[in-house]
Amino acid sequence: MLTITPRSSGFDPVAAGSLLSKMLRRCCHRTNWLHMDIMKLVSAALTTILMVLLFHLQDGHFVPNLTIGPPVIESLRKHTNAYLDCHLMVTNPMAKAGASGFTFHVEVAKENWQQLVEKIKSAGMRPAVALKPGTPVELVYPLLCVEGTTPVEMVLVMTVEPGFGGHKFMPNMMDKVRALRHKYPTLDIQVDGGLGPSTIDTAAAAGANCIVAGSSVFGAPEPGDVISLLRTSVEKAQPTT
Ligand SMILES: O=C(CO)[C@@H](O)[C@H](O)COP(=O)(O)O
Ligand SMILES: [Fe+2]
Repeated sequence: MLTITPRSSGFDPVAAGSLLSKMLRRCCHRTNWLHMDIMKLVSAALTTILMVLLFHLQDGHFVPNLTIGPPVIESLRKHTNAYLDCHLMVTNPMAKAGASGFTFHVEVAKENWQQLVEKIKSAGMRPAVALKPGTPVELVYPLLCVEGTTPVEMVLVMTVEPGFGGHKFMPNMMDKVRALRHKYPTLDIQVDGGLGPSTIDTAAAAGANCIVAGSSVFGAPEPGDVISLLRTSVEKAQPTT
């Protein structure tokens, strides 16, 4: 499983959706998912100017950045049936605009995660839980096994501080990946931040099977080749059954 995270093309959601669809055509035969970093949630009905205003008015939330919101998802959905994997870096998540997967942060859903997971599932999305670099991995264990069931089937281990693309991969986060893989052999373990040709083998060997890559893919002359390289590394590291 490999996801790619495209860069925002500004605040015009229709233009951004259309740009993303071009990227899809270029790369999507090599990847399964598109990873959407949603850093501030705004209503699909809001205008571009209001989005900028809201960014200033609502400053100081989970991360200090704004990239893709529901309007972009909605626009992109018109161009593709691809799995749209949404990583929500927001404190107050709400309904979707065509998202397939919904990743929330354990740091903001400590008390109410069961309710949130139910809402995500009843909205027809697949829930996943993310943790920031400073968050102990044990915090997600209760979400992965409840009376023999698996409420959440994917954990996103952030390998950079969330908020921006282009940051350096944190290899010490692999302890979390290893611990998760050891305890939950079939869990989807996603890693996000600083993944590329020079870091993929470390992540794959630790047990990550879902790779989010932004700069390394979109900064490459041949994005498809980088995707293939990342995919091959993950496939090679899979245990043989
Ligand atoms: O969630 C985040 C950052 O908050 C990531 O999805 C990054 O946007 C990935 O970008 P690169 O580190 O691959 O450039
Ligand atoms: Fe992300």
